[in-house]
Amino acid sequence: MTVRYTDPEWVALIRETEKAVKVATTPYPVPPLESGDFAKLIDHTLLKLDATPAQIDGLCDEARREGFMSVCVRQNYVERCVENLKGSGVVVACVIGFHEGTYDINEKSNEALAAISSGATELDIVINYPKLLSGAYNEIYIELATLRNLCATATLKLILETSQLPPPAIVAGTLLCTAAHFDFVKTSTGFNGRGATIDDVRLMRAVCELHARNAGGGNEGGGTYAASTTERRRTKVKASGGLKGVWDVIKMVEAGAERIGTSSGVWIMQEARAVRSERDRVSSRDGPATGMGSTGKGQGQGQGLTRLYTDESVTEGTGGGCY
Ligand SMILES: O=C[C@H](O)COP(=O)(O)O
Repeated sequence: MTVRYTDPEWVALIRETEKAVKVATTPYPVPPLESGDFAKLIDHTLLKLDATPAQIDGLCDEARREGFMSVCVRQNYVERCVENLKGSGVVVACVIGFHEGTYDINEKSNEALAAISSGATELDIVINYPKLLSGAYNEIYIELATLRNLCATATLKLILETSQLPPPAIVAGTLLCTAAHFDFVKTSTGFNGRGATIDDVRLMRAVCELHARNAGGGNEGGGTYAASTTERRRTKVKASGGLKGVWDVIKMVEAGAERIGTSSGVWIMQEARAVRSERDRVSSRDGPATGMGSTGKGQGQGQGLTRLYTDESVTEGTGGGCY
């Protein structure tokens, strides 16, 4: 693996990016609630170490029923999920280097290859954030580019663990992620500190967009991985950790997230259906509504919505509160 930039060159690039990056002030559109596109935002996640086979089977049933994008599990359950989800259109994501991120490149590579050979098509890889904080940018880039080349057809997401990083390190991690042609940069493991925040998501999205513009659509390198298609050009943002309700999802998507990692997917869809039917009820009584779901713009978000269920009314399942 060739050195793309030296650490001082990375530092200069990161500084340039920090100066040039402009966080969006208008919200990104949110798919209508209850639409297939809304459900497809969600990686339905169960990562607790003592998850049982029965819980994992329940997770798969829920994902199939709701039409989520994926189930996100640890390596030991990948094969079971792949088998469970055959023909469902729900893919299997596996976490790598979870959750500390400090495993070396060989361990991460072996884990990644094992997950892929078990049938995972998406890998959520934890960055070595202590190394990121120490400024070992070239070393991190080499790790990411190696993983990218090794897993050329997989959807790769890089977990930054943003709760542990000041904004300049979030810029640096996002830049390294986009430079290595990862598909997503992701906020959090859900196991360390706070989860996703609006400010972090906005910043990550802005860096991804800036990098895509500067890259001009070409393959910037990154070893032998041929990331030349338009879809590969812009790294997307996955928000995760602490997203427990439909309004959390809406806020994150408006801030720029295009995927949501959550262990509360079932509850979120229940809330989405309840919000939608309340809107339909009001709209048939008072005329067309202008909020989320009719315009897809997320207007009305955060306007004093009262939760539509108490916590006690959560449907029994593997989703709520498990990780
Ligand atoms: O990537 C997903 C996170 O582990 C989920 O976190 P959560 O349990 O707070 O939703």
